[in-house]
Amino acid sequence: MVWTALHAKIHRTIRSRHLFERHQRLLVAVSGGQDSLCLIKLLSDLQPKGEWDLGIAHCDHRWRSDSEANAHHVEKLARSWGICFYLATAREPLKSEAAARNWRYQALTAIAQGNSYQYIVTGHTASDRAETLLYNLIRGTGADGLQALTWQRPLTADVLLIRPLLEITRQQTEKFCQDFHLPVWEDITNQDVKYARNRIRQELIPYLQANFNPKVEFALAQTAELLQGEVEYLEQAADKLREEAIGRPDAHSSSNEGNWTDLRLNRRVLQKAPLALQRRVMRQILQNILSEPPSFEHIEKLTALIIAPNRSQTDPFPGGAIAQVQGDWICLAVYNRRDESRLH
Ligand SMILES: Nc1ncnc2c1ncn2[C@@H]1O[C@H](COP(=O)(O)OP(=O)(O)OP(=O)(O)O)[C@@H](O)[C@H]1O
Repeated sequence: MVWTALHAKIHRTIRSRHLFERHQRLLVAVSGGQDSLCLIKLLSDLQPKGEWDLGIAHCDHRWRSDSEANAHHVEKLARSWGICFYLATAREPLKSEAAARNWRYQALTAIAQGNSYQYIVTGHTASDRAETLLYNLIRGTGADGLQALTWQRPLTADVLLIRPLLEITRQQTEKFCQDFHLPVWEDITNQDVKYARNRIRQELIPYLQANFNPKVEFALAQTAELLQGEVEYLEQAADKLREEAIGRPDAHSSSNEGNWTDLRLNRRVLQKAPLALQRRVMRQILQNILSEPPSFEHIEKLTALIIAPNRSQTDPFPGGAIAQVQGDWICLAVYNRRDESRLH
């Protein structure tokens, strides 16, 4: 086996980040593209060190004319490497990228659970991370969107998603595939600039590389990495603040104020906290009670009540909830609770 700098790097990453321990069962999601072929080659070369049980899963979204041939291609490769192969085929062709992604994660999770794999491993790279950061920056998502694509994320209580290639760029996976003559299946839709993602990849990143920073992908991926730690820290602090600020509805005010006391937040507690945490608490609250993801305006409106005059109130939020100041409290009438347990 030829040992390259990429082998050494991934070996180091897996160990230093504790991505997976020895003797685990790893289900590798292989599309047939350069990133996931690079991933499976690296993991199977490192297998004697980790003594993992490797499996390959492919998802046929049935949205390209060559998708069946693509699936056969991956299956043949898996068989030639002596690795267990699992195929999930969509019942109907999936129309949008988001629908395809949702279905894919569900299908991969089902395969993992049905075959005792604790880990699903994908070939997301530093280039994907940089693109996701730019895509979300343009949409205005704030730090949480910019840190997207984490090293690991639980998909269910017993299945973890792991992304070991987050420090490797697409140029590196391409060169690796060429060096090892790995038969990459080209996804024709990756060239289609009608998708914003592809325009970022084909046009924006090359422009930034040529005119600003040749290593812009690394720089952006590094920013995502830094933000990840900060977002984690802020979310934990916000969880704590929310617990402290939430008051239980009391029977007395309930009888006087109709249903204003479904959920109340102590303004004195919130006033002492920095704005960043106030906003996060409000976002967490809204995520649980709204019928849709809270917008920047929703969060700002609720946050403004922390220092607003008594009796100030918001317009109804989507789903009908309203918030009103009652002395030291912000009282929310919650009509469409989605997850009561998190709030009380
Ligand atoms: N059809 C597929 N079958 C199996 N795995 C896949 C398939 N498509 C993508 N993957 C896995 O997901 C990784 C990322 O692929 P890609 O960037 O195309 O997906 P994406 O839709 O952007 O994913 P995400 O939403 O997770 O960022 C691949 O390296 C591979 O591990």
